[in-house]
Amino acid sequence: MLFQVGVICLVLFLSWRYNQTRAWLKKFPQKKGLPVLRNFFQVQVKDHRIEKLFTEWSKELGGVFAVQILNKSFIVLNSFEAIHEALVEKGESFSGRPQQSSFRLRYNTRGFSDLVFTNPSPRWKLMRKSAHRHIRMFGSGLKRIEALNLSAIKELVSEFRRRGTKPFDPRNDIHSAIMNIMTSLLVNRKYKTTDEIFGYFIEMEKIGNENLTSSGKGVELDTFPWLRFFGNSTFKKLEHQRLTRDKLWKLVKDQVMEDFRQGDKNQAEGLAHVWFKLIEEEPLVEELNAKMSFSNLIIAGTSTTSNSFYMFLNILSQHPDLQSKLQEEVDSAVGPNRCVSLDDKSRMPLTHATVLEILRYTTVVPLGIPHASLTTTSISGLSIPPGVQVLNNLWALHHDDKFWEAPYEFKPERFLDADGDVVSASHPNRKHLMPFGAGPRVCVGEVLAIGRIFLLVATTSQVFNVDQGPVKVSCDARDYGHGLVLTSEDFEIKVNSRNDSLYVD
Ligand code: HEM
Repeated sequence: MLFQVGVICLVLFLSWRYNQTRAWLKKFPQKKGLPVLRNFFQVQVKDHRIEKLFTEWSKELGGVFAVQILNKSFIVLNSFEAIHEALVEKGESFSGRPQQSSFRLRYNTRGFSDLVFTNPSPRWKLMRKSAHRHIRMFGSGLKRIEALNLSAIKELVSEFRRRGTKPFDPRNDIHSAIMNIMTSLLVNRKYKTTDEIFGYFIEMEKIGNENLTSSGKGVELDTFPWLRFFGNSTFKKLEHQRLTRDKLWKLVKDQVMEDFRQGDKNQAEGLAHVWFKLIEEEPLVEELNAKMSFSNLIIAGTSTTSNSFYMFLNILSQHPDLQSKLQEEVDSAVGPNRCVSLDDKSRMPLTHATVLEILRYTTVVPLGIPHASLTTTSISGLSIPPGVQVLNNLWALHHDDKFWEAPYEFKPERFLDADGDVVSASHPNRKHLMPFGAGPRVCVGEVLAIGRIFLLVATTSQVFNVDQGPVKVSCDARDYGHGLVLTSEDFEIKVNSRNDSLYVD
């Protein structure tokens, strides 16, 4: 009898505690769900485009709402005001990453020892600062580095030329070119696609994408981590990723150590060189942190830009007017006798505006990377305790039809003023464009990505006419598919050379 009373008291106490700790949650607008399961079934969408569902919900619930799935809950921010408040005005309070709920993420990041999924800490600051400094030099300042970018683009041009006028799917060519820009950044080397080490880079990025996908695949392992002892297929993929990462890291380390032995002080460094020195100098940074962050950068730096440019080629092949205007601009600003340079950007406003529109229209990272509150804070006046997961719906921000006219039309002109110049950074359209997030966790590769996409768009316009091939797919952003980042279905293009003398060896 005493035992039964004890159990009842315990259940009552736990449900009281549960309600107490969740009292804050009740204040947030939310969709009514089922008891216990809450919104579980409502968020199961066929195309895994959960950001589109949240954008629809925001029309009814407003710019900020809560979602509950079983005993887990998170806040979704959809409006400019709310996203700006969280990322910029209260950036420090919201600069955490959620770490409780995902076994897969914990396992994959070796206990959050990486750069992207760790919480802010002195070590994170050191790693981020060194990466940022290295990437910024890589992205804008140094001519030598621009040459590396262009040398990868040269390879892409030569692959496109090799196809003659035959239709082909450009996905793998783009992917290899972008990966080689990343290998230049990371280890100061470009590789042949047949090199063993290059195969590991490609494999690392491919399985990283599969394992980190935000769709429902593999979610069972988060709920029941013990499944890993019973041949769970998601766990096997995580194991495969770990082995690939270890093999790649060993090869990279051998190369870096060899460079150090050669001892050429003038030798330009990759980020891996920078990090190996940091390990020596800073007790806070261990080799594991460098290894995990290295694989973060391979994934974050490759799939984002390569998918943006891939989707742009599909858009370009279906917008011949825009293509003619871009060609006119590059012909007059650069001409047929030299390669495009980053310095040309200020004289090519339409190309610059096209880059901004690619970032808005495609929004390749539609929900950003999840944040978490680190302190007791608030959003839109509603209180939030520490440890709450927050999703920034960048898709909703970039496709809000109350702000953007015809948001599903590709219109670079929205970033041009009456004189045809790119609108200033303080213009509302530029302020509402946040493809890289903002605040303390803003994307480390922003400058590099913008420069790289500019060079790719300008070079394509200078050298090729791009037409649709026989395999056609929609270029409507609502039809994209979801992995770790958004991408379109496979398609083919045909290219005709406008200039045979540039970008040749
Ligand atoms: C079109 C290209 C890209 C887009 C749209 C993009 C977008 C994003 C977004 C939305 C975030 C999350 C920001 C947040 O947490 O609020 C992010 C984080 C990050 N990105 Fe990018 N990114 C791109 C290219 C790159 C490149 C080229 C690199 C590296 C060379 C890179 C490295 C990173 C890293 C390391 C983080 C995590 C920063 C942190 O947690 O402190 N990204 N990116």
